[in-house]
Amino acid sequence: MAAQYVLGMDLGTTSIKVVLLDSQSKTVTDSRAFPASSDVSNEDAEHAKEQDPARIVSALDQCMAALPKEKLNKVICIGVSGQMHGVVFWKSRTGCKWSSGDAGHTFIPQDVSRLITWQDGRCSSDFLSSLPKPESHLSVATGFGCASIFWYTKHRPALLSEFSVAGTIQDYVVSMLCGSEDCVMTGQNAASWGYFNTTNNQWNMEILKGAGFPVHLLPVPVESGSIAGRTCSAWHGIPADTPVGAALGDFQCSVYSCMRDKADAVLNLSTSAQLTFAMPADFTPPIAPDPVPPIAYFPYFHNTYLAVAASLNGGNVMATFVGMLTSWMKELGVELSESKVYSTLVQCALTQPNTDLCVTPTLLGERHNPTSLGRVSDISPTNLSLGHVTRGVCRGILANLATMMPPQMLLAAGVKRIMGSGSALSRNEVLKQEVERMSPLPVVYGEDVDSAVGVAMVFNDKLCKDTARSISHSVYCKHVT
Ligand SMILES: Nc1ncnc2c1ncn2[C@@H]1O[C@H](COP(=O)(O)OP(=O)(O)O)[C@@H](O)[C@H]1O
Ligand SMILES: O=C(CO)[C@@H](O)[C@H](O)[C@H](O)[C@H](O)COP(=O)(O)O
Repeated sequence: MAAQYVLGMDLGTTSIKVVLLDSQSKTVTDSRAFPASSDVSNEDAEHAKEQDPARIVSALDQCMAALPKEKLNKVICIGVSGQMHGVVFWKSRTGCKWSSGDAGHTFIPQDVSRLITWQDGRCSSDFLSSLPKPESHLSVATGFGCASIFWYTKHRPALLSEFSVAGTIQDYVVSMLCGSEDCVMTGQNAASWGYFNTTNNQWNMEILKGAGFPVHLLPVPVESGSIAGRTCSAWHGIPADTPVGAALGDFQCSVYSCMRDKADAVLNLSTSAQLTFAMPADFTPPIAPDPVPPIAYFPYFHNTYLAVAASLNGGNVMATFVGMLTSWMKELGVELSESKVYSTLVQCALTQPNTDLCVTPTLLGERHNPTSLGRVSDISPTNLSLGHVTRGVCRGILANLATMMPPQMLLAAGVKRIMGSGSALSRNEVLKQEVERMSPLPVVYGEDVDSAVGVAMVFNDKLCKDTARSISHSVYCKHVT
């Protein structure tokens, strides 16, 4: 049989990744990644963190154009994952413009707002406490879609009135590919917006209506793993009418790419960081939110949950350190590329296996403790080299995660090993060393373990199951007729 492929895409906070998974051998044959470089400033809202969807789609186009054409026309399903919690608004029917060029048919965003990301800090604690209590086990934090929409309702209602649909950036891409007039959203992404009951897969409609929330903007909830629609046009050589999965969370997809059984915990380090393990199949989340503990229970697939320490401070801490050094050097008259700075820092820290410098790198605070920001202590004249400071930063990222989900918790849950995923980890030997130092359990780094691979696997597994079901159905039909 001729080869067929499932395309997986991940719209991350820092970079866009795409992979082709051979449907039969279940191996990744091709992968591409490009930086999204989509951050845009907004002087109009304090602590805003926004991105430009046009740049995200343009980085996606770059990735797609770099995949082998002859394989793209053999793609039988598309899966999309991406950064959770964020919200983007668009106008139904005119959310993009299709055009054809050298890369084949592509779409360009139009009538779309900026993406307000999960790193957005405009919702202060006072603002959040003025919002109604959700009927969900997940509390609402700044950067969550519903909190951002509440903020716009109160502070910039005119912007909301320009748009008729809302979703995460991955939902937007799925809607455009399918030419949908509205937006469907899986429980994985809906839970990340807040005000979503994961038990019945429904929004807290009455609570939201009662608080004056523009409920017409809420996407239609669908099951995680379901198909949203079919491509409305050929796209980068992928035929029109190809099934597109409803978008999934990047966190859940990174877990799917590498968790083999209940004895695996997963540590994902990308822009953010998550340490997670699977809850028993009969676990049901508490009825009300508890904002204090650093562990949250996020929906996975088929009514199961993942216990997660979701840290806001992962690879972005290293990125901020690199950005700081690069701009200091520029001010001092030296120009160095960021990739050179990364590789130099990693080399310096590898020759400095230990440090007594103590870095708490919670630059963005944490959702359970938003006001506690970063600190450096125990500074002495002998621990200020690049090696010491980089070692301290990397150690601090892992130490912070370990305070959120201590190793004893993993052991008590029956975890036997930690699977490492995410490119911030795979590209940084010092972070790997620090994971191994922190963990009493063996740490395994797979090849190709990240969200783009995970989302391709989800839909390939679905196709295999559906095919098996229809074969046994046709065998049954033959038998009874
Ligand atoms: N040249 C590099 N060497 C090592 N690490 C890097 C390099 N460039 C970026 N990183 C790390 O990778 C992180 C982004 O990882 P990525 O997988 O692209 O994130 P996301 O999935 O959130 O888009 C950055 O925050 C940074 O820590
Ligand atoms: O809260 C969670 C997951 O529970 C988050 O950390 C979530 O996975 C991330 O914030 C976003 O999805 C961003 O992911 P990434 O760009 O860092 O890969």
